[in-house]
Amino acid sequence: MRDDQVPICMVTAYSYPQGLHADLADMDIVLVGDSLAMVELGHETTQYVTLEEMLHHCRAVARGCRRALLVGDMPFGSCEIGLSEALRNVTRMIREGSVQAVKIEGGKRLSPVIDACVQSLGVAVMGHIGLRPQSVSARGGFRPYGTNAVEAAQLLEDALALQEAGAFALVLECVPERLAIAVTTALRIPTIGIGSGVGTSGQVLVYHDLCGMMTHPHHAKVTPKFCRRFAEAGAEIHRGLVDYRSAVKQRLFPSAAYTPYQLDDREWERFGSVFERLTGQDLDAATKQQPQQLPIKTSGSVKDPTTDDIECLYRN
Ligand SMILES: Nc1nc(=O)c2c([nH]1)NC[C@@H]1CN(c3ccc(C(=O)N[C@@H](CCC(=O)O)C(=O)O)cc3)CN21
Ligand SMILES: CC(C)C(=O)C(=O)O
Ligand SMILES: [Mg+2]
Repeated sequence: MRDDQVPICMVTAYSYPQGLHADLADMDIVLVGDSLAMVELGHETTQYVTLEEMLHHCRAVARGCRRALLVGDMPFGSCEIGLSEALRNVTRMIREGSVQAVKIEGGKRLSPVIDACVQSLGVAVMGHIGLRPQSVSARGGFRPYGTNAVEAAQLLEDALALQEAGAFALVLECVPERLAIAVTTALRIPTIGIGSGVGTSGQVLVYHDLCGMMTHPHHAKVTPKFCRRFAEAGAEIHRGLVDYRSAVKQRLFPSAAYTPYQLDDREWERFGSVFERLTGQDLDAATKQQPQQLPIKTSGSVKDPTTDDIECLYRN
């Protein structure tokens, strides 16, 4: 990528509000990543998310994402079993997931699939090489890729094959910076880096990582060290929930400003006669105490009103 070119900016999203936020922030590309499995569904790896789940979340993101290019990740196993199965699954992502392009993880072995998607279906495909989270089992962890000459050569070979197969862009995940630059230079299509330095044609980060939503110690081993936090949304959400709980426990919420609905005196009086008949209590006497002094009821002894009780109000 040349110095006078402006990098592509991509972010993941998994829900309607996240799609909307990404779009309003003027992202070039929004990716419904299979990282969904880890950051939204709580799985250990991305291998556990299904095509059905991806479709469900893609549709939600699509409702919020009006301008950015929307790309959907093909999940583990959806493109590897056979060409016809891959084409069927890609078709479903476009038709039922409402995405405009798909991303397929894999090296040059997958070039026939990418070629068929682009040539037969006419679907735009983004490739994804380097660290491939769907191959975590074979690699024995989320290991960076291309840290020796053999892997570096393999990466370049994969990149060129995927470009030949018709991929419109390539994600380079966890690749040493100088290798990412070399691969970018060798290609006609843009590269989008994650954990691969500043020399790629663009960058991508996981929404939760950049917004600071993966800060609990529980998340430590799945939040890579290349993820800069551009916000502290997790801390802010925690603060809000703690404050809400405390306001409820102290009866500071809801105050009058958040208690908008009225029952006027005339209707109240008519209700009073039903109340007395059903409970044997005088309505004003029963409710004149301050709410703070009302006993906290744990089991209901009051009868539910019947349809007749409610209808009688409107016959009076
Ligand atoms: N929240 C989140 N952010 C991501 O960027 C992300 C996911 N989840 N899930 C899917 C993949 C997995 N990713 C990861 C996860 C961990 C490392 C990481 O910490 N790697 C260590 C080596 C770990 C090992 O050797 O086992 C490193 O030093 O790079 C890198 C990328 C990137 N992707
Ligand atoms: C990190 C990006 C490239 C991804 O594939 C995902 O979020 O699933
Ligand atoms: Mg992915």
